Amino acid sequence: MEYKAPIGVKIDLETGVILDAKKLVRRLSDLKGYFLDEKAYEELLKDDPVVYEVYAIEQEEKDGDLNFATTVLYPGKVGNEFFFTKGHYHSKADRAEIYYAIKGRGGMLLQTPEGKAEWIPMEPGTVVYVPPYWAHRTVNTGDEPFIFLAIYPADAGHDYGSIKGKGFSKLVVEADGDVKVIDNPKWKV
Ligand SMILES: O=P(O)(O)OC[C@H]1O[C@](O)(CO)[C@@H](O)[C@@H]1O
Ligand SMILES: [Fe+2]
Repeated sequence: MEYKAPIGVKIDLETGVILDAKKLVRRLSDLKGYFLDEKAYEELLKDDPVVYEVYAIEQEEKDGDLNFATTVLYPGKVGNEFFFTKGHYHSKADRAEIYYAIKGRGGMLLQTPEGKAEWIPMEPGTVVYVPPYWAHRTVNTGDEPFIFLAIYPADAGHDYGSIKGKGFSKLVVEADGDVKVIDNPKWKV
């Protein structure tokens, strides 16, 4: 039997960076069609800001193994909608996931394929369990980077397609200085 070597790495709790991890950068231009206010999107696209960065330690896609990644989700809004991660179901839809909030303020929007949505606010120390079959997207509702750790089965995979096409049934917006979770007028089952 060949055993894999254990890994110990440090998360910089101020910046979210994991040295030697695989870094992924998602800019606003990578999120075309995701935000409701298309005019505000086109306006902000002139600067094409970084929306989030991921630092991932990933294994081969094998049953029983685990990946983990930090995400640094920057503060910002498109119109009144807060910056978010793309969001996805897992390709192996029955795979669960754990998130742990490290810095900043935000939350997670979760949704079943039928469109039943849940909003879980997150602050440093919050752990979120994403059950099998639920799509999940994180949202930065604060004014500093929202940093969190995600731990997920190595064979879970990402199914972005259904979210890209239909979005979530709820939007997380700023209204009267507050964070509000409202119905997405464009949502269709
Ligand atoms: O994959 P998305 O929806 O862009 O969100 C990024 C975050 O979610 C993960 O895909 C894990 O679910 C991580 O790679 C990262 O923490
Ligand atoms: Fe996931």
